[in-house]
Amino acid sequence: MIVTIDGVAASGKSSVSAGVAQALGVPYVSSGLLYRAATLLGLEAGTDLGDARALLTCLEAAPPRLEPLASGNRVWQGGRDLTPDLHSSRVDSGVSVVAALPGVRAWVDAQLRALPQPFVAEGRDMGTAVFPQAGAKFYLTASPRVRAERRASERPEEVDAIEAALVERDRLDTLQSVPAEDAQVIDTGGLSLQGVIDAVLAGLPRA
Ligand SMILES: Nc1ncnc2c1ncn2[C@@H]1O[C@H](COP(=O)(O)OP(=O)(O)OP(=O)(O)O)[C@@H](O)[C@H]1O
Ligand SMILES: Nc1ccn([C@H]2C[C@H](O)[C@@H](COP(=O)(O)O)O2)c(=O)n1
Repeated sequence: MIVTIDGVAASGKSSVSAGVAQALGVPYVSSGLLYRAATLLGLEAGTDLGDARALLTCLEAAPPRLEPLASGNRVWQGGRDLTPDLHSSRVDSGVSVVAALPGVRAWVDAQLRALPQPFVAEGRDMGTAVFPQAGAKFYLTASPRVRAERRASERPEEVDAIEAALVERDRLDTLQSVPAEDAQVIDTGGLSLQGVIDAVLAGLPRA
């Protein structure tokens, strides 16, 4: 079975997916990392991030590969581990432009659909565009302030600046961040990480 966990930026998608996947004994798939890898490779090549053809040429010349381990996802390009470079502020700033390109979205979707099932898939459109047949779908939300405070505990930037960047990324990602009609929406604001994981596990269909 595929379980999808979508939601807004920094709503807890990857942490919650990791916990749910661990409880189910399956890997989780972090789709945003492939958009981040496309952005990083475009930046390193000096490509205009709005130029889909140039980005796809980069991606096809040396394709990044997602490794969906239960313990955490990694992205490889040949023998190079791109993962440590995927959450920098410059990748954060450029990734929404790259993720808005239909050609790049089709490339990412093809990588995801080729992965062996079962798994927990997290992102923005896992339950709508990529895996509409998923057995259970969830959508995580929280206010920008709550999300910024959580992020501030792991980054050196000020909470106000993080909040402003999150609000901007929410705006840019609006089109692909619509909850599936059959998704269970969870406001994580008043819940601990374990509380959200438990809510997802409680919302799964009985075997
Ligand atoms: N319910 C929660 N309570 C407290 N902290 C949480 C909760 N959920 C997630 N966090 C923390 O919030 C931060 C962001 O979580 P995470 O990286 O999982 O979000 P994300 O939605 O995958 O982010 P992004 O959209 O940037 O990929 C992490 O530090 C995580 O530990
Ligand atoms: N399925 C997805 C996953 C991610 N994106 C975009 C939205 C974000 O700006 C960017 C990085 O995602 P994150 O790591 O913050 O979850 O990628 C998307 O459009 N569709």
